Amino acid sequence: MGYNVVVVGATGNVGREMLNILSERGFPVDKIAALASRKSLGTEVSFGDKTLTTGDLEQFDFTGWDIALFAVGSDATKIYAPRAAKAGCVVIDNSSLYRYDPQVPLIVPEVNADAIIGYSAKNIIANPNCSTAQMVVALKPLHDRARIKRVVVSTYQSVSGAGKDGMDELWDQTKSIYNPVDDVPPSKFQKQIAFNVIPQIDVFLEDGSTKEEWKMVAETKKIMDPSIKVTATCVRVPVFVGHSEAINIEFEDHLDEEEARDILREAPGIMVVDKREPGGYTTPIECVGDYATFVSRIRQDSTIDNGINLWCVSDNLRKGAALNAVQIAETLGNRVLKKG
Ligand SMILES: NC(=O)C1=CN([C@@H]2O[C@H](COP(=O)(O)OP(=O)(O)OC[C@H]3O[C@@H](n4cnc5c(N)ncnc54)[C@H](OP(=O)(O)O)[C@@H]3O)[C@@H](O)[C@H]2O)C=CC1
Ligand SMILES: N[C@@H](CC(=O)OP(=O)(O)O)C(=O)O
Repeated sequence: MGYNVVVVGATGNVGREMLNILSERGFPVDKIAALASRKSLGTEVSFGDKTLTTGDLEQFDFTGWDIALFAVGSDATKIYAPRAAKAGCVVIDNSSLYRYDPQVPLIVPEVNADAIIGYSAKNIIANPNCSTAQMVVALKPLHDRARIKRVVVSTYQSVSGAGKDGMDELWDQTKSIYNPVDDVPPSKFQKQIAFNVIPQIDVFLEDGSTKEEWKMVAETKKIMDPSIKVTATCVRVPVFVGHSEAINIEFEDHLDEEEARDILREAPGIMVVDKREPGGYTTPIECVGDYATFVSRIRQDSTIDNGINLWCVSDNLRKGAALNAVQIAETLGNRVLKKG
């Protein structure tokens, strides 16, 4: 016996990956529904070797469905997630709407799977921001060994983090540079993204940081440990898929770079690629379609007492969103629902 699963936002970047990953990992599905907005009614999406026809979220009755994987943004989530949860369907939500709600667990299964038990307060589980997800996978095993005091992170985030419109804007703008007749002004992004980098993701906050940067701080504390200090600079780069991060970590205890490398090699969800030679590290294009969070360039920071620098790359549509959501569904199934 398996689960009745709904994928909400099935025509989007994350929703399509959710369907791919449910199929790739053989998630025990009895019945599956793909939903999006009314304008996508009838659109075909792939689920393994099957084709599903997309239904209208507004008209959908969640009664009798076990799990709904949501990837529709906060506005639609606010309306439909409580409706699904009330009907007895457990919502696993990719938007930021519920992440900071103390009654909603925020889960990265490699890091805090035990917190899933709190799902029953609202029948909702939150999936973190993509940049946070890959970072905490790398930080957790190091924190367990040497206690992290402070993290300084700079991100290099791909345009797919801004949805399918973000990918289209990079593609169209890049073409327009070679054919200036078709001018493509910034729309999804604040400035030209083709052949450029933009130090703004999400809106500005009063203190001069951006909401994306704030999310990395708040979510790392909720998922891992409120005592960890995080400061972030989030940057959009002209890469289609794959977020990269340069991370500086200060520990309470000394941690040798060799030991850090060994710990990360053994850690769940991590692939260490760290040869100190040209090309001996992972770049975003090489992580696309993979499940792992890749860690490279692990080295001592000799400017502080107990410091390590590293480079961390992952497929933002997978570990940053769809894969993590499916791993949450697997954890929920194995530990709580126990139908599969
Ligand atoms: N991309 C990433 O790296 C990450 C994204 N997320 C989150 O996942 C969510 C989806 O992102 P992404 O897939 O990239 O976005 P896309 O823009 O690629 O897709 C959005 C999806 O949501 C659907 N949708 C939007 N509004 C409604 C509505 N009112 N009713 C029904 N369906 C609706 C769209 O349907 P239609 O095609 O019919 O318009 C589409 O299927 C967002 O909340 C985002 O914050 C989280 C972590 C990482
Ligand atoms: N903001 C991320 C995508 C994401 O995870 O968004 P949110 O935290 O709003 O779900 C990006 O643009 O790369």
